Amino acid sequence: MNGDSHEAPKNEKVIEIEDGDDHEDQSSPRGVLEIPVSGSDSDNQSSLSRSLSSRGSSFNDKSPDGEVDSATEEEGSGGAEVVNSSATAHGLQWRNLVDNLKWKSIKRLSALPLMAGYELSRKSLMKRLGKNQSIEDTIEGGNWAVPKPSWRNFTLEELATATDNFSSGNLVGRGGHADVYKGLLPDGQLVAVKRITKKEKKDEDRVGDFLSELGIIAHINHPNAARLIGFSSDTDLHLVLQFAPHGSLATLLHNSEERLEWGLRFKIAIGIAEGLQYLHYECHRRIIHRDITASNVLLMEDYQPQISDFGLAKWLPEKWIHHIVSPIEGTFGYMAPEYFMHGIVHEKIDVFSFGVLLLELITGRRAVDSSRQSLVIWAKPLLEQSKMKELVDPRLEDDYEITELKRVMSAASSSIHHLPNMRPNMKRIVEILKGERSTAEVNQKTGGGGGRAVLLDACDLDNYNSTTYLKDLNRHMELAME
Ligand SMILES: Nc1ncnc2c1ncn2[C@@H]1O[C@H](COP(=O)(O)OP(=O)(O)OP(=O)(O)O)[C@@H](O)[C@H]1O
Repeated sequence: MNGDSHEAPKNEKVIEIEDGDDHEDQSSPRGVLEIPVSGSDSDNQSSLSRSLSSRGSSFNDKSPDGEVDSATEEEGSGGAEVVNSSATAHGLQWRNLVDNLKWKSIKRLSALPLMAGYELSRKSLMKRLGKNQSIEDTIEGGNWAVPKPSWRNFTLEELATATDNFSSGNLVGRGGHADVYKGLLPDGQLVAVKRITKKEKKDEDRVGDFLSELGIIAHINHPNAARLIGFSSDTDLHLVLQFAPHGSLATLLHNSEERLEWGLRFKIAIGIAEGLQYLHYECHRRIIHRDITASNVLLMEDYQPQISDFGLAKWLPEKWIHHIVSPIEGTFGYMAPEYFMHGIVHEKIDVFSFGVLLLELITGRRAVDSSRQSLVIWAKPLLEQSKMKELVDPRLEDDYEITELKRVMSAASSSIHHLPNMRPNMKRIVEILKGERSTAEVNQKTGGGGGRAVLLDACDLDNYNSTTYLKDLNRHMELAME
């Protein structure tokens, strides 16, 4: 998150949820779940009570935030019977870390389902291991196995040596919650050392947030998502990540003299789409990033993009259609309407933010410019009228591939639809971007976007049109900017 992040009060509302299709295009059984939202911080409150009562059994927690709906408890091969054995073999690192962080101060337990979600039957684990990995890269325990963690616990001294005592010359980035330093490990590996600051937060909240980010990032394994090398909880909290030599997309696109060529923009669009598809569909438990922005896209060697900053990310158990959070945190200009108005967290809020990111790649404009103009509000009518020349970044002149540009415009246009159910899911977006399916085909097949359907309620849906949405967006912008 950046300086333009925004917090809004929670909407007190009963949300009805309809279960649409999940992994495939066919409809799934429908169900209605009512989630009364109280004025309290549901996100933190319930996890607080869980954390205080479940120290010994935390590895069994199924929900990232300790919010377990009993209806969501049945999980396939990663079931409860394997959890204890897994915790013994694989949980030691976590235990040490958690002990280090002083248990009683931990409010949110988002990191802990990692182990519960990670152990797999040997067969499914082998399927998941990469080409260059074998069973030697796993820890086994009879009918279960877990991949050996590739990350390690650093001492503060090691990190100080790597970063030349956290010298200002090695400071490569500063976010709202962290300072990031470039570091060099003794084996010659370049790393980014992210020192969590969050000065405004209490220690226990900072630790909880750190565990949450660590738990998620340690779980993911994809070329288009940040890779964890290690962590340190000595005195300060640090994440050690793969270093991104080209910095963030925001810097390259908005703060650089250099023109970002169309070919690279297209490559970045596909990479991030594949990274999100992985988070939403290929992780053992789906992850909603909640803060997809140009600042949170890092560029590795060959400009391979990586989704970074999992500080706001949420795990959603398979059977939860969505989750409601408060406070609503995110980056202004990228937030989907159902998120900024109701605090609803589900895959389609990442799809919306990704649509804004695509608009940035097309136009070279920021999500919110210096005159507080929202890119979505500016671009929507131009997209609807296919005004390509007016949309495209003037710095590109005519140097772009027209077929690719059309695909990116089409994906952007459907991703920023004001109704979540009309946005394609990330699998479909990857197909649209690669030219394997047109938006029309996606709409025809799924009657909209595909994926789980979320209805605010029938009345909202009937009355909610693009104009109302743009008005809401404007009002939201004004409030946030004030
Ligand atoms: N792995 C990395 N390699 C190189 N630079 C990085 C890396 N990670 C972060 N940075 C730089 O540091 C900046 C801040 O990092 P990051 O966004 O993770 O911090 P944050 O405080 O969590 O951000 P936010 O304000 O979004 O919460 C990034 O925008 C980027 O410029």
